[in-house]
Amino acid sequence: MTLLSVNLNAVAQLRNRRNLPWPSVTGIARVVLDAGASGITIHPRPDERHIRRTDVFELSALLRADYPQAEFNIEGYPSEDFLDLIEMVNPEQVTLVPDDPAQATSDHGWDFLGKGNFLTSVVQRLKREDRRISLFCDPDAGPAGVAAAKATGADRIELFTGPYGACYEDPTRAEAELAALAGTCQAALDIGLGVNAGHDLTLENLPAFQTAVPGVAEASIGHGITADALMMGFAEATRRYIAVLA
Ligand SMILES: CC(=O)[C@@H](O)[C@H](O)COP(=O)(O)O
Ligand SMILES: NCC(=O)COP(=O)(O)O
Repeated sequence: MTLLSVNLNAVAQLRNRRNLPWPSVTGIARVVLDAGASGITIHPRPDERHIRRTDVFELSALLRADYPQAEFNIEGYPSEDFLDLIEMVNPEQVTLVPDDPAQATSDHGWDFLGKGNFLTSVVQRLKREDRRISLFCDPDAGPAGVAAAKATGADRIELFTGPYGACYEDPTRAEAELAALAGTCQAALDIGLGVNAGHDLTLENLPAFQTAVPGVAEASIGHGITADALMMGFAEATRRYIAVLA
């Protein structure tokens, strides 16, 4: 079974349209956790386009107080500010992504071979506390890529599923993307790395992914579940994603 971690970036982005406190990021976190989500994911970007620093601390307080079983997964580029924030908040999982501050969204994984020394130093710093470290990984990283990822000391990779999400309605391209994802996933599992997945996953494209890429521990999903929640509400959307991931 793949656990669901709901990414609240899109909720925060909707809230930021006005200088008003709704929709409430912590309020939606309560809804999805009460509906059975295993955790909350956020990606506090430097420009605070969606998740703000205040959201990070409010969500941390909510999970510690009312949802001690839930996991907090914070994603981001390991800048000094980001690492300081992680050490203050101490989430259960940190997902490191190679994003430039100006990027529109996360659109590639790490160059594990070229950035191995940098990532190793970051992972060693973050592992001083008992945190799980996950590294954003291109679908075609393959055995050499995941071996380099493991050499950093990280616990998991997160398969970047954006390319699959973009082509899942094209059977030929989707088959090739799923084959790459499955190969990298199995290569990681074979050397004792855990595997997460995320980006542009939806109710429509998840069934084929789950069949082709077994062994994924956690899927972090935000944009798609938010779109579905606008139609059916976050509680029902959460229940449906959990059912598809089961
Ligand atoms: C790492 C990843 O693929 C997403 O979790 C990322 O958080 C998306 O960022 P935006 O929500 O800013 O597009
Ligand atoms: N790591 C992926 C994530 O947290 C959410 O990505 P998306 O579903 O918003 O594309």
